[in-house]
Amino acid sequence: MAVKKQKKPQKRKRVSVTAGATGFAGASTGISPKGLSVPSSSSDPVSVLMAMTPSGAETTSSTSSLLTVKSTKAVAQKKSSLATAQLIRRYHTLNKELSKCLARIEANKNATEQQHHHHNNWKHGGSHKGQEQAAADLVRIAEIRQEMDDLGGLDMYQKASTLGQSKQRGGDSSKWLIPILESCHPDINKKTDPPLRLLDVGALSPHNYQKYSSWIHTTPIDLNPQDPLITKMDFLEMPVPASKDKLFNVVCLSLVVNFVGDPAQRGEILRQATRFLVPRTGLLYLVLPLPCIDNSRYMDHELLVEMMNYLGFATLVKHHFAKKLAYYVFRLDVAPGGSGGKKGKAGMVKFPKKMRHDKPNRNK
Ligand SMILES: C[S@@+](CC[C@H](N)C(=O)[O-])C[C@H]1O[C@@H](n2cnc3c(N)ncnc32)[C@H](O)[C@@H]1O
Repeated sequence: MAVKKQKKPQKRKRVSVTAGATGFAGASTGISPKGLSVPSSSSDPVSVLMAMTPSGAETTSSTSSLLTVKSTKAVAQKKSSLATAQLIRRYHTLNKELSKCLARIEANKNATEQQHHHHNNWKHGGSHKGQEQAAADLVRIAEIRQEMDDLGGLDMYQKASTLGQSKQRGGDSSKWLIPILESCHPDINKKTDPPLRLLDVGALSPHNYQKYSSWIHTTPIDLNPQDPLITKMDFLEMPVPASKDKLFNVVCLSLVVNFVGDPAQRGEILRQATRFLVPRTGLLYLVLPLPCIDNSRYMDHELLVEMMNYLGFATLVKHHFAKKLAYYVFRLDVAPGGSGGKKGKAGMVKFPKKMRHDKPNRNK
């Protein structure tokens, strides 16, 4: 990052102009009205990300006061966290749109197959429309994938998310869980009892629970591990433990469900968690962006709790709404294979998409 030298010491408390002008240039010019666009010449996701995340202190001259360093740092941090949030948001939007296009193509393919089955063919207006829609979807899918690639793909998204986990920004979400684990296992002898088994799905770091390793044994997995200690694994394809002692006491789904674009797959992830937990005591730690709960047209706290009950998570142990995130701990009270985790009647969707809060400023 280019750093201009200040010739004369600046007045106290003044935010360095250099930080504003060069320190954040990557982000301020890189954000198009459509979203983030990263110069295609820069192929290394980290360097692109670093260009958008300046360290404020760097840009302050040695003659500046401590206060200047502090305010510069604060401004730079705020800007960099905005850029990170914007990148994450854009990636989510693209991911969701991609899932929608793919689902439409799949539905159209099924409808076409059915029509053929009934000796109908493309002469029908509906099929023709469907064909046009499928062609448009294919074009859009290519555009979306290109934009995701330009952003740096899943790897870049994860690096941005890791940055969001940094200590300055509140840290990872493990800290809220610890007191709850302690209260749910008051008799645990942290030195002698077997450690609790915790499955961290979508782990960006293998060290989230390291401080508690004497009583928590973590298995971190991710689609695209950012560390060799994280197992590369799709949770939806993870083999269900063959014996009871391999089940988990805790499954963490922190900012994972909202990452998945397809609503049915989001449900599948929650259902999958029931197969990995110790029945009656196993805990699911679910973290979601707060707007998923308090600013959605179709979802809210009550519906989430109802859906979780249906899956077998009959007890909401604790929940908490922070500024940006919603934290939930549910207990799996019903053994998998009981009513929880079962499919509804054939062909019936148990929780159809229904408007619950018809307000213009709410998310779709
Ligand atoms: C926003 S990051 C969450 C990071 C971290 N858990 C946290 O709380 O900050 C979402 C992560 O979930 C991972 N993920 C999404 N679906 C997954 C799946 N089916 N199996 C494993 N990991 C998955 C993604 O690869 C991504 O790294």
